[in-house]
Amino acid sequence: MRNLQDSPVKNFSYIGAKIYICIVEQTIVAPATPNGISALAAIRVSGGETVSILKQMFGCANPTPRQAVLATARHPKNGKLLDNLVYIFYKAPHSYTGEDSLELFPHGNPLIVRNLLDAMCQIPNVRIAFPGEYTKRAFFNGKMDLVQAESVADVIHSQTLAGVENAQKLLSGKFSSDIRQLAHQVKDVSALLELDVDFVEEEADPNVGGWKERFLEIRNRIQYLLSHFKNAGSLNRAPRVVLYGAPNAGKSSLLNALLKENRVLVSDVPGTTRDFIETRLALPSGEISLIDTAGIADVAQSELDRRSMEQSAAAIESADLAICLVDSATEFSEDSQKQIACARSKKHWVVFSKSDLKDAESGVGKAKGNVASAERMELSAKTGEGLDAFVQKLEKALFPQGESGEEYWITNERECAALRDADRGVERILDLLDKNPAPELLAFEMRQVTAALASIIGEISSEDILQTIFSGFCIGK
Ligand SMILES: Nc1nc2c(c(=O)[nH]1)N(C=O)[C@@H](CNc1ccc(C(=O)N[C@@H](CCC(=O)O)C(=O)O)cc1)CN2
Ligand SMILES: Nc1nc2c(ncn2[C@@H]2O[C@H](COP(=O)(O)OP(=O)(O)OP(=O)(O)O)[C@@H](O)[C@H]2O)c(=O)[nH]1
Ligand SMILES: [Mg+2]
Repeated sequence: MRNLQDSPVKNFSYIGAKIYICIVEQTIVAPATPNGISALAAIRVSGGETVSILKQMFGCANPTPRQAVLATARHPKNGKLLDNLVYIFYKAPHSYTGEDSLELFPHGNPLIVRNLLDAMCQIPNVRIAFPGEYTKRAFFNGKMDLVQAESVADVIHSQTLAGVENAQKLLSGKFSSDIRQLAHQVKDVSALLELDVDFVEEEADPNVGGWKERFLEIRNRIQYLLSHFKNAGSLNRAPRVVLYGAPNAGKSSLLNALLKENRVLVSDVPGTTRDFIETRLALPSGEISLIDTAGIADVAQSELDRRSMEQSAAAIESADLAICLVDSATEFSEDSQKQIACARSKKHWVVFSKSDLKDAESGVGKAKGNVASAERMELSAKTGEGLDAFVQKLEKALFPQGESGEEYWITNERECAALRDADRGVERILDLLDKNPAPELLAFEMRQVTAALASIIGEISSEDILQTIFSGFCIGK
């Protein structure tokens, strides 16, 4: 028999013929801030070697938990000075991961960050973390459930204010506690039923009527939650707005005016813009992706023209909102009329450009008749007239006021699919209850529903699923 210390691999111990695998979690280190120059950077450390790192690099053998300490970091092997920094030590289990943890706040030079990470990795059993590994450990150590862990990624990545606020609600456990309550309700009935299954010989008559009531209630709640599913993209992704229209309509000028910089080339030569150009515009509720396209003419003059126009059409297709710009000053062509005709849906707007040039007899006068007054917008990239109103309209259309108070959207496909499973199970139960069912059958279906609900919050989950979830995270999260 060999004991743990003698074993060549620290994580294995051999006892008799059997192999016992004792997984000693390694200590992980990672930057928690982006790789770039900043005032400060943050580095996270979590695992059993944390105190050893403090001892070897800061000479601190007995750290006080949760106290910001100013100290000098030195290389554990050669004692070389690495940085003068602030650290905070967290004692297990009172940390984000539930393990001994450490946060370092060095000067925000990527070279210093790299030196510190390299130095810590010199200590045995210390390595760089995988993406999402801190949150994965937090999940395994019971600090949060799977819904909360998944929402952490959305809190960080969401590009809209509504998306951030929703993810924060999910992180706070609102959805999780709704799911727990549902699971509880199903288990309550299951418990009664299991009694009936056990004592079926005694012919105890299950109170089927009362159960139906309960399951109708459960179904209502699940369907309400399902009706609050929103594709994560639509809530968390910056909306795509495409500017299109005839050559020379003033698309590029409008884009520059909105961005308040000369971002793209403008000229009086029709066909100035060739490739479509994607920019970011910050609105109060989040950023939008604003796309300038090549003008679309009746007929392509060249192969290049044709390709540019194809690209423009593809951009319009992918837009959350496509804005057709019509030049107020020019004759209103048949082509523009066609474009206006197809720009009637909610996702398409018609905007008259160059309002500083308009006169009653010009294009805009004639065009107006074709566009319902509520949708009519005029602006001038040159004078700025109408721009504020246009931006406000964009904000209102692209960021509708989010749910207030307790309401939240489910945005995760996995969670939604599991909830649909639960819903189908409840439907089957309701169906069975109408048909004087065998208790075993009912009990089986109830276990299915319970399992589907449990999988949402990760009480049941496979390593594969967890791997997929956490590998999508940032490093250091
Ligand atoms: N410095 C720092 N700021 C941060 C984080 C962090 O890890 N470190 N967070 C990382 O996401 C977010 C805050 N979330 C956190 C969640 C739990 C714990 C934590 O230490 N929990 C302990 C103690 C709880 C308590 O004192 O009430 C625990 O759960 O036992 C820390 C931060 C955002 N800001
Ligand atoms: N007076 C006036 N001229 C404008 C306005 N907006 C654009 N122009 C002029 O219209 C011409 C075409 O502008 P662009 O912004 O390049 O038009 P575009 O739609 O991007 O054109 P293409 O890229 O060729 O399809 C330029 O000479 C601009 O200076 C405006 O609001 N008022
Ligand atoms: Mg252009």
